[in-house]
Amino acid sequence: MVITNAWAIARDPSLWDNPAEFQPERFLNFTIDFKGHDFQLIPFGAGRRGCPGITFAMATNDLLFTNLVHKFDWALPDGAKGEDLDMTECTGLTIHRKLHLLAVATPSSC
Ligand code: HEM
Repeated sequence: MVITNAWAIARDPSLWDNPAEFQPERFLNFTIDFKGHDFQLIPFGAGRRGCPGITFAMATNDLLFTNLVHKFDWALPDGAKGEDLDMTECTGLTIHRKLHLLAVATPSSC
């Protein structure tokens, strides 16, 4: 079995500026194809065994996340700041946070 190390690709400084920094704006006016044609960003894999659910996933992701951001104000519990988050990772088939992310959603007034 061959497993592509997408984690390492996503943190490769020869491909990304400041790869460890959360900069969602880096994806504005973005020309890289994330559907498996440009190997520097492959959230859905690539090639023959790439994710067949990509179209469905992108449509539902847009609906879900735009609604969550539009309808709620988000904060960390007890006034914590982003820099207080423990971002320790756990290994496994995929890499995920060791500690669950707790977020407080307050319905927004608009
Ligand atoms: C944000 C949502 C999703 C992400 C990030 C995602 C990501 C992936 C990735 C990385 C793979 C492995 C590709 C590879 O080995 O090259 C995969 C495979 C697969 N995905 Fe998704 N996926 C998502 C949603 C979905 C949805 C909504 C469906 C079905 C409705 C789906 C069905 C599948 C199936 C059946 C495979 C196995 C394909 C195969 O082995 O031939 N995925 N997905």
